[in-house]
Amino acid sequence: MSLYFEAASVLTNAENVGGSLKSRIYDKKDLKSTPAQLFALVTEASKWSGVLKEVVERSGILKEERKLTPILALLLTHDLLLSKRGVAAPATHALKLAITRHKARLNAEFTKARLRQGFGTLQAFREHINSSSNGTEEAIGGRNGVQTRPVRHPRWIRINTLRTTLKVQLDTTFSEYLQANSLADVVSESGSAKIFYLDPHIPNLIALPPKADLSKSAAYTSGQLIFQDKASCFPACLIDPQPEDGDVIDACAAPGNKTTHLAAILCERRNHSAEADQKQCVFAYERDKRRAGTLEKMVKLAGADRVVKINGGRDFLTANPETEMLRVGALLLDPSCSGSGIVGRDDNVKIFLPDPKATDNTTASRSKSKKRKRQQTAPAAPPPELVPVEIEESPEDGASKDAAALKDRLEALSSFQLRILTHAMRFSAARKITYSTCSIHFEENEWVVFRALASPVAKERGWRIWKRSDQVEGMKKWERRGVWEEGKAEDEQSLREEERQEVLEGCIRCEKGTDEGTMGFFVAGFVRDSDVPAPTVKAIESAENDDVEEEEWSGFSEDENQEAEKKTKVNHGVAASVKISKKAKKKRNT
Ligand SMILES: C[S@@+](CC[C@H](N)C(=O)[O-])C[C@H]1O[C@@H](n2cnc3c(N)ncnc32)[C@H](O)[C@@H]1O
Repeated sequence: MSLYFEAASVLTNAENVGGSLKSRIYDKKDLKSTPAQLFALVTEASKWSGVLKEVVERSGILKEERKLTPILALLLTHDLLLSKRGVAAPATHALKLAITRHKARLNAEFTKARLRQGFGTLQAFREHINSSSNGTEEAIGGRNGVQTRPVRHPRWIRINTLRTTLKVQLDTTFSEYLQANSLADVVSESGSAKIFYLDPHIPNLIALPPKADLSKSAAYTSGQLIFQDKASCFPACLIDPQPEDGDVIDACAAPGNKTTHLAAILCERRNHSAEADQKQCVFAYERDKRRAGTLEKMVKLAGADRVVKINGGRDFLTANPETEMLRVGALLLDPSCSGSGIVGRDDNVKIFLPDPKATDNTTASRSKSKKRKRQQTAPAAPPPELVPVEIEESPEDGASKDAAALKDRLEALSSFQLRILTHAMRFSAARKITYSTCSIHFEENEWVVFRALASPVAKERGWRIWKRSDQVEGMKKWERRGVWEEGKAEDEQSLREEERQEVLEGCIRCEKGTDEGTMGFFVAGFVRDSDVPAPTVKAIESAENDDVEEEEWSGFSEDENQEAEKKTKVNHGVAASVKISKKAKKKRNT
């Protein structure tokens, strides 16, 4: 049974390991399953996940089988219905029983899904899924009769202006390509079609058909082309470093897509300004040494090493904003997050998980056939949110444990993200900050933004949201903006509606599975006026002592407190850890 737990662990990337799916599997030393078997299950189940998500939800099994988490249900259903060898476990194993006793129901839902999509035979359905897979298609799973609608994901390519220009690429690599009028024209084409779409929001970004493969082209191998999702280009585009911004920090840099994008824009702006400071550079922090190695390679390949200085193995939170980096005017923050915008966390594998809540409507209906009829004719509900799950090694109460674990994880992540953001706000010369995640969760996105704006450092230093009307043209034009989720914010009453709207309008969101062809993503910018004097860290510390928001830090686990305490010791009294160090001091004094 370890096969399914191991597959679940790999798909959710619970250990937050970098690299491709294949390398994550083949490099794993402690696997009980064979890597080939594991890789096959993970890729096949991902391919079918748009369909299986719906099958599992409509069957209602997650509500009945408390041992099944959404991801386990998906993997087991895959093997039960689609694998020649069936579920790879002894007949009496609890999880095997939990899935096989619903075989008839799952089979019936699967057949209905196939017919709804217009495939008369399983063979035809298989061919369709195989031809539209390779992670290039996103199926919008539905419930209550909403048909699964595949949305194809383009292959986004950023032209790296550190090594080439858009014109040169259009005249060489893409000289035989036709320019499409819309993204839809590109995504409907086959991988071999020579067609591209020039993106209207991000300069030097083009979209190719989903299966286009330029990985062996000279332009790619020499760093002239960079494969980068459109959404991931938003932060560098929004921060738009100018010569007068001075140095720029990329606080959480590896593998380095945003770092090289920042460097490219910085050099372009610099080349257009006669008085530009030729020493202006990007400081890239990456606390993980192994990932810092990848960052270094990416930066070199992109030709960005002349402007990027890598602080490999260094934690951004240990950078002293008062004594270091005094010329830093802009900071790009892209901290670790839940990755829920890219479920499966792999460029080539995307998985759609059943929503445990979506079973409510269907389980009740199964006991009585009359009720079932009513259920099927009920109006369609909106497509459910994709729910990333934590994997339990021995799940007892799958769905509710998942929800509780997710809540805890989001709380811890958002506290960490807030820390990174408020630390960035302390840099004396900083005037611009972008904060981004590839998460779809309000807790990691808008809520971090609202809490940061309410923090003492933001108030003292005059940080405010980067309004939509003041953003660069491409970002201003982007229609999908921040959202408010009722009931999730702790202190919602204190926010005035207009203020809230202005902040939300400043926030930018991307959703996966839409015709816009992006992954799920969030970015917000912060600015402050240059005439607001930067108070010293000491002044801020004393303001915070007057206005201690214990709850701001209450999300930390004991481990994080210890980690923060350790940091304060090497941190020369950096204000980022003020509240933690107060607690730590209290601890030391007792
Ligand atoms: C979401 S990834 C960044 C992706 C990157 N910006 C890009 O576009 O390629 C977050 C990275 O931040 C690093 N990180 C997390 N916390 C950090 C910290 N306090 N200081 C420096 N790096 C950190 C993680 O190791 C991880 O590599």
